[in-house]
Parts: sequence; C-alpha cells; structure tokens
Amino acid sequence: MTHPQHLLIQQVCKSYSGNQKALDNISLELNNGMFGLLGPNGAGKSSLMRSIATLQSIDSGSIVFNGKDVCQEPDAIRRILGYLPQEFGVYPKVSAEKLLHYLAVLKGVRDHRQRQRQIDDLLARTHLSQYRHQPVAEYSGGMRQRFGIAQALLGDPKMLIVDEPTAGLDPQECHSLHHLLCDIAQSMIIIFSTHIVKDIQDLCSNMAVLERGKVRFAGAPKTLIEPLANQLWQADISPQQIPVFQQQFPLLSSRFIGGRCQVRVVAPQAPAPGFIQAAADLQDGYFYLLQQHQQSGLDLRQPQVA
Ligand SMILES: Nc1ncnc2c1ncn2[C@@H]1O[C@H](COP(=O)(O)OP(=O)(O)OP(=O)(O)O)[C@@H](O)[C@H]1O
Repeated sequence: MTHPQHLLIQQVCKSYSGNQKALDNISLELNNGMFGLLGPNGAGKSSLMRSIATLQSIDSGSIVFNGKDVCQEPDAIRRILGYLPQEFGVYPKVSAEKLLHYLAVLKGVRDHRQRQRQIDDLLARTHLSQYRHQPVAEYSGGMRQRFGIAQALLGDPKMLIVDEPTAGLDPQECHSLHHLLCDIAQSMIIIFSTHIVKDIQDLCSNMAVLERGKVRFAGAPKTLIEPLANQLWQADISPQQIPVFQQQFPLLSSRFIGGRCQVRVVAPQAPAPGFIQAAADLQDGYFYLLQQHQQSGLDLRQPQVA
C-alpha cells in the first residue's frame, strides 16, 4: 500500500556569512514521486537539499515533513530520511555489508535480524548482493552510487534526497540507477538534483528550477515547455551567422551535428528561409526560462505549489 508523504517548504531563506542569499524565499510543496531540481551552478540546489536533510540551519521560513518541523524535530526527521550527497566521502576498507550494518545501527535499526533482512533486501535491489563482501573502496563509480542509494534507504525512509546521483556514470549505470529510483519513488518523495535536463524530463512528475536562490519555476515538466508551443525554429547555419540571429531572437542553443551548426531560436514565425518548426523539449524550456529571466531581471512566475 502506498502511503502519502508530504513536504511543505515555506518562505525559506538562507545566507552564508553575510553573502547574497543562497536561498531567497523558497516555497515548494512536494508529494510522493520523483521531484527534479534544476538550476545553474550556485543556484542553491545543494543548500536547499542540505537544509531539508537537517544538515544545516535556515535563517527563516519553515520546512515541514509529514507534519514534523525539520528545524524543531531534526532527530525525528533523520529517522525517516535518506540522503545521498554529491560527494559521499572516503570509504573505509570494510566490506559493503559490514558498512551497511554499521550505518544501519547509526540509523537506529538495532535488531540484528531485522537489520540483516533489510540489508539483504537492499543489496538485492541495488544489484550488489554478489559484491557484498568486497570493500566499497574498491567498487566502480556506478557500484558506489548504488551503494549510496542502499545506505540512504536503510531504516525504510519516507523521503530520499539524491544530489546529482548519476554524475560520472556510464549510460548503462545511469539507466540502472534511474530504474531503481523510479521503482522506489512510488512509496516516497525523492528529491533529485541534476544538471542533466533530460533525466528530469524522463523521470520526474514534478520539478522546480532554482536560479540565484529563487524558485523561477515549479510544476510539471511539460508546463515549462508550454510557452514555446509553435514558437521554436531550427536550422543548420554557418557559425558566422549566429550573432545575426542572436541579435534578433532568443537563441536557445547552438550545437554541432555532423559538422554543421544547428541553432534553435524562439520566434512567432520562421526567422529566415531554411528554418523549420521544431518540437520543444525540456532543455529548450529550461534555457528559455533562464534566458528570459536573465534578460528581464524579473521572476517569470511566482513560486507555485508543485
Ligand atoms: N558552505 C558554504 N559557505 C559559503 N557559501 C556557500 C556554502 N555553500 C554554498 N555556498 C554559496 O551558496 C550559493 C548556492 O550554492 P549551492 O551549492 O547551494 O548551489 P548549487 O545549485 O547546489 O550549485 P552546484 O550545481 O554547483 O552544486 C553559491 O553562491 C555558493 O557559493
């Protein structure tokens, strides 16, 4: 049976030693499923995740998970939360299974039999059973990430926070990690931060875009694409022509395909002969949002309930 989980983030602000706000009035509401966090470097994604994970305090606002205030009841939250940070740190030279036992005890799973059952189950789900006696220090990048998910799932958490879990993984490992996350997302909230826009498009039912500490968008990924309906045009041009189009229209991307430069621009009709209409994907919507925002200096949307 699936239990509804609920995370309410209201007007959260956070500054580090007097600098510009890393989190500037963040409000979001999350329910079961995968929630994607997108944003350029320094947007505040890790700061938000660390605050939710009770690893740092916030200056103002509130974060309430299933009715419990994260700041007032951090221990209660830690018992129902799993966290996979960007850098998991140095692994001791002990086997995966031993390390999981150790981490499970820290998480409060004291009964040995219960712990063993949970560890066996998690090793199987993360396809690590056959490597249980191998030190995690000797695992490949993908195996370490899967181990990271296994440790985050100890104690049967109701919310999982994963910060760029697929960084450095090969496509097959990414695929396998995505499967695992989608599988467990039915019964919990998963907050998933990444720079890979397509991963959010493929995996997340809801998402937010952060930029300079503010929520610039919150909602279903397809909503982010809507402003580009019938407005996106694509053509192969010479690289010298790029500035010409850039001056006239929002240029969302330019990339080389088979030695030709393909550009995608936003315009009410074809900007020049040779342009064809293109279907927008999430990356187009994301770039458009950031561009509009950076140009106008205004919020495109008020923070919304996702
Ligand atoms: N411990 C810290 N001390 C001082 N400033 C910090 C600290 N952590 C983050 N910041 C600053 O807060 C802002 C938000 O950083 P944060 O790491 O949350 O962004 P991010 O979106 O996770 O970036 P990235 O995608 O690069 O991981 C940045 O300006 C960063 O320099």
